[in-house]
Amino acid sequence: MLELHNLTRRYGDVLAADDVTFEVPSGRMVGFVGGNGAGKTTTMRMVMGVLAPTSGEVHWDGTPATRAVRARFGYMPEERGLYPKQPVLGQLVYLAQLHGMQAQPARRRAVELLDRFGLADRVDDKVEELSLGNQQRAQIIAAVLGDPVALILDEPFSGLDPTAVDQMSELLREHTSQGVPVLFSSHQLDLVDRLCDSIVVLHQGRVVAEGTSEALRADAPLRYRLTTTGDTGWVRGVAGVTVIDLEGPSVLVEPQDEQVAQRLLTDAVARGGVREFSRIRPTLSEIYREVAA
Ligand SMILES: Nc1ncnc2c1ncn2[C@@H]1O[C@H](COP(=O)(O)OP(=O)(O)OP(=O)(O)O)[C@@H](O)[C@H]1O
Repeated sequence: MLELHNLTRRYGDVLAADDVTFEVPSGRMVGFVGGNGAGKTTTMRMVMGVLAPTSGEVHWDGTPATRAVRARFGYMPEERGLYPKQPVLGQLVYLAQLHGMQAQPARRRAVELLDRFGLADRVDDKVEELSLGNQQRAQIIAAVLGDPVALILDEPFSGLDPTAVDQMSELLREHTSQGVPVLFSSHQLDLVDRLCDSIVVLHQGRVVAEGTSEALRADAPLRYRLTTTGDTGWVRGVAGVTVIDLEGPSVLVEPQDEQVAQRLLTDAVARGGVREFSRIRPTLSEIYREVAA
């Protein structure tokens, strides 16, 4: 298990990461979200040990992560790691060897992954000759090649087409199913919601929310949508109900509790013509906007 303990990084007056504490349990996929400049890259760099924290520690299986342990983490840095002018396969094999793999197994695995991700005929091309999305595929392959014990990926899905997103998600799932903890940052909140076991929201360097998307949703206000065949203006007069949005036959409300919601439904049924009465669960984007506000 990977643990971040009170990681703090200061750049002059800027607190890029401020007491960042959370866990990435074995076999779990954790999504790291936050606006531009929130501190995600800074935090991931500290996890990898490429940036020294001002204070705080990274632990692996309960003890401070050593350089040797971190060498076994697969990393996809924000600035990407592959050299544009070198051929794809040779470079992947070289990087895997740096992580302790033998050349032959590294080559076999790299070819297998390149083939799986549609790059079989590009193995001898220079990285810069690939499209951006294909370079991104090669970058992800580089991160997973050395049989990593943990994966730290800075925006691995940016620029990927939907097919590649599905392929890469499956690849990451294969690693979590073998017990590897995976931390990845992303601005694609629907994707994070779909893929991750839990989510950490960073805002101005601080963790402002953390948990499964279900748990984050549980903290959100109770909301219902009522749609009828007539005008729903009468809802404004129902005690305990706050109207968020009303447009003729459809109204979005925040009842103060479930009982009030049921009373509203009873009133609506008594008036007749109910078309829809449904609980509205916030999207991760809405939760994010709320906690980052
Ligand atoms: N080398 C540096 N020198 C000075 N300030 C820095 C440096 N690196 C990052 N920062 C500052 O630290 C803060 C956090 O930046 P960071 O790149 O970690 O955010 P991020 O969440 O990864 O953003 P994005 O989503 O835009 O990639 C920002 O205010 C940034 O300007």
